[in-house]
Amino acid sequence: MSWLKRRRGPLILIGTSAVGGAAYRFFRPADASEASLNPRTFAPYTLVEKKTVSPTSAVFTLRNHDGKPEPDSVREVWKRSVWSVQIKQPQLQIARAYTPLPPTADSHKKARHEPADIRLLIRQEEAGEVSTYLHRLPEASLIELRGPNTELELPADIKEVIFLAGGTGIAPAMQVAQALGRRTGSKMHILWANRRRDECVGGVSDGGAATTSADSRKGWWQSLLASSEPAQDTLVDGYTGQTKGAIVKELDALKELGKAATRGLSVQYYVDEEKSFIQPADLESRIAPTPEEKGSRLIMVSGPDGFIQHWAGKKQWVGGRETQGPLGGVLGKMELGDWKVFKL
Ligand SMILES: Cc1cc2nc3c(=O)[nH]c(=O)nc-3n(C[C@H](O)[C@H](O)[C@H](O)COP(=O)(O)OP(=O)(O)OC[C@H]3O[C@@H](n4cnc5c(N)ncnc54)[C@H](O)[C@@H]3O)c2cc1C
Repeated sequence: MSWLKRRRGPLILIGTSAVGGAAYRFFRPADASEASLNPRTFAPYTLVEKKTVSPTSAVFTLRNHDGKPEPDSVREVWKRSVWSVQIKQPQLQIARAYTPLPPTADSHKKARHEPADIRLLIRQEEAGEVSTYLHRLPEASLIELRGPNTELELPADIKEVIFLAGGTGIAPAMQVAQALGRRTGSKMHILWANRRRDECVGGVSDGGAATTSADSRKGWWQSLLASSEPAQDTLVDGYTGQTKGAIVKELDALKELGKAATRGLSVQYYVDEEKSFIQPADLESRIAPTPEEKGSRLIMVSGPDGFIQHWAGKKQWVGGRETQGPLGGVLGKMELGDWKVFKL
């Protein structure tokens, strides 16, 4: 999956996949007998809360409309997968994929028979069909979902993950963090890049400010431009304000969750408008070989197409399916040892 696909032409046919894997035609109506979340038909959910978390994003809490509890399939994917659901835009009969956020401490306390909640961090894309539709919906609206769809199954022997997240690409990083929170001895580093501070207010990098020398301060988006502007000299270190944004707070909670059993979760925040960008050196220090340790090590990259392309090269379409494509970009030029790269 690439996070967001830009269309090159106008919307052609209702439901035609102008956005590759993220759009689908709907031949089957929702089946009332399958009111639980399932991958075949759309199940009805009620929008119980829409909480604005930044000028462009909100966390949507959806509750199963018929009071069905979380199906076993969902309990399973939480343990070992990066997964998504699809939401239908009923007028256009198109759907897009969204990545459920891990349950909060409150929802952990829910009994097995209580109606299932799904929380989604959704960014409103400018002129985006489904995200704009969703952001305009009032609370108590009905939303149809299907899933779960597994995007990646974590290897059973996973030891360490470095997750490069751009924007809402933080949602799958949070899924991985909660899954690794159950794996004794595991370790995870999230490097989260946003264009603006208001996407991650109050986020302070573990171990100090996530910035390097002025010369190397370039964003992934600048590497896509023919003539990139020179990096400016002003450097604003990690935000030190008191208020914390909702997602920053959830990342803090995830750090606590895995504290006892794991070797920890660290988060580095990077903000383009503060001239702080993820640098290869930030990865090099974390991929230093540790030969005595057995187990898989994964670098995951998730975010807008340009972000994935910059770090790991383009994904490719083969036989109608999106595939990983060759490793390219910055990671393709680095000495990665036994680290494997996965583009989400
Ligand atoms: C597995 C997976 C998980 C995802 N999880 C999340 C998530 O948790 N949160 C999240 O916010 N997103 C997520 N996404 C992205 C999401 O699926 C949608 O792609 C996103 O919401 C945009 O969809 P849209 O219908 O609003 O925009 P679209 O209508 O698809 O438009 C996308 C962009 O293209 C531009 N565009 C549209 N038409 C044209 C045109 N004719 N010419 C030029 N440009 C055009 C739009 O302005 C917009 O910027 C995920 C994607 C995948 C594949």
